[in-house]
Amino acid sequence: MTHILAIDQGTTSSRAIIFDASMKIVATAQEEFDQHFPQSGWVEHEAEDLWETTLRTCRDVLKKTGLAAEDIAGIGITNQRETTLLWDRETGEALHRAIVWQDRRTSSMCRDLREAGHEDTVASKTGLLLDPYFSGTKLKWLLDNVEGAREKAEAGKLAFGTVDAWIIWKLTGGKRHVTDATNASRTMLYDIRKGRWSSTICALLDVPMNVLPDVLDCDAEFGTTDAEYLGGEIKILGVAGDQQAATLGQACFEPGMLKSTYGTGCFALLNTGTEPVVSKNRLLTTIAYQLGGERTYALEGSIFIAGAVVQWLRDGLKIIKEAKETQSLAEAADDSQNVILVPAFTGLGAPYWEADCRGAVFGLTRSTGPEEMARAALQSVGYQTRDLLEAMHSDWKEAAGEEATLRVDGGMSASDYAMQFLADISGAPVDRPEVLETTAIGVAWLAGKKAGIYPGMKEFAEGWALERRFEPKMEAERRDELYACWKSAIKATMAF
Ligand SMILES: Nc1ncnc2c1ncn2[C@@H]1O[C@H](COP(=O)(O)OP(=O)(O)O)[C@@H](O)[C@H]1O
Ligand SMILES: O=P(O)(O)OC[C@H](O)CO
Repeated sequence: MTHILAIDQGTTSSRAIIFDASMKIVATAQEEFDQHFPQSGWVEHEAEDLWETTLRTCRDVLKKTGLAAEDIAGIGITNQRETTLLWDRETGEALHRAIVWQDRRTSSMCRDLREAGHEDTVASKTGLLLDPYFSGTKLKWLLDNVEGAREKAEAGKLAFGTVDAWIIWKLTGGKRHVTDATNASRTMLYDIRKGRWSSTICALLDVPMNVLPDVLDCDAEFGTTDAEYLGGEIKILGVAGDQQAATLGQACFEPGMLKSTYGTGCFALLNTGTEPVVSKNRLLTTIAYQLGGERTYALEGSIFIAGAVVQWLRDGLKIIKEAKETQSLAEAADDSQNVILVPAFTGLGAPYWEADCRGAVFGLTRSTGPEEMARAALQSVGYQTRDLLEAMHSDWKEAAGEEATLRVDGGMSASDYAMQFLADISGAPVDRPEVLETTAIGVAWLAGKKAGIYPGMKEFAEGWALERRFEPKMEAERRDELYACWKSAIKATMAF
């Protein structure tokens, strides 16, 4: 039992990664699956696709390495968060496709709840805002709209879960209906201070509490895989939502430590210690991790479009063939033009939370071309992050003090141009680690520690290694000038 299998069930693909006894990656398998958009603003995944791609990638990676179930000391699971599933406890079948975190179908439900004055209760108990992003209103939608669902739920026949719970249910052959505290904290049904499901919020949303899974620590016994799946039984010993897993993988264990992950979207989490900090700037309060029954909290800023803006250059505007071409284009952009792109393609997330606004480009001239658009796209991610950092630093200064260095990861953190601009526009160093697979390593560490083959927190944190530090080079005056332009671009976009 020398290896750990990490499952990363993400928004666009499922991955399985095997780590050896020294926490090095041995092999990876990955499979994409279909995205379904049945109506404008709706996003769904087939529940069986999530399960089958997960299972196949686990089998593939074991095959690639020649390892058997008995070589695996434990499984760690990390997942796209908030995505909502409801299934029949008897048949194990989902009643509907999974409703994905990006899905906005419950916007009017959220607006009605806000107008009825419920936002403060939701925020004080769950740390979240009344937004369709979270699972609570998605679950209510399923119970209200799938024929027979409510009756079955009242009769105790249904199980709700985020993707982690669904995968665990499947892997254990329907024996365990469990989740971890980080995933629970994204449902908008969980009292993050008391550490239990909130009967008040469940009553508000008409959710029968018998559909909810048991909530465990991130490093706990989540069950054992049914032997038929992976050629033997393997214990599931670590679970965390993907952004929390990246916080662990980046070893942000001290209050004040901050990581920002640049994938499709961008999610920044600031460790605020064992007491929750309430944001005055529309950031979320969430559980960073729960170990040995002790909760550590984070402030989170969520941006919906980060790397996706580069995909838009490739697939929408067709001005690049590969993401990395943005580097040379941005470097060749004309300095005398200040083109600003606000990528509010699916609305604006933190700290604005404007679900209905859409993107805009400012400062176009006749000589604006692919170079300036590529630069504007990369810079938009820096500007949006500065918005989050401003909000975080103001909340954190009030709560505890010192500003933190930013640790970055995710596919887009490979962009030197984007990371340098981020340091320039935020006026603070940006640290990129050697290992960018922080999400998988976060849960691999949880499982390996629980299995007794990986070190404790201190030693793990000491192993974090810097690949490159981006120091701010921009003059303060220029930084302020550019950021002021961004703020007016945001204002104009929201007014449109
Ligand atoms: N060199 C690069 N420059 C700019 N963006 C990049 C680069 N490499 C990858 N990306 C962007 O990073 C994203 C992929 O990151 P990843 O962490 O795999 O995302 P996710 O887990 O959300 O699918 C894509 O949106 C892609 O456009
Ligand atoms: O699957 P990702 O990497 O796009 O992450 C999605 C987030 O967990 C949504 O909150």
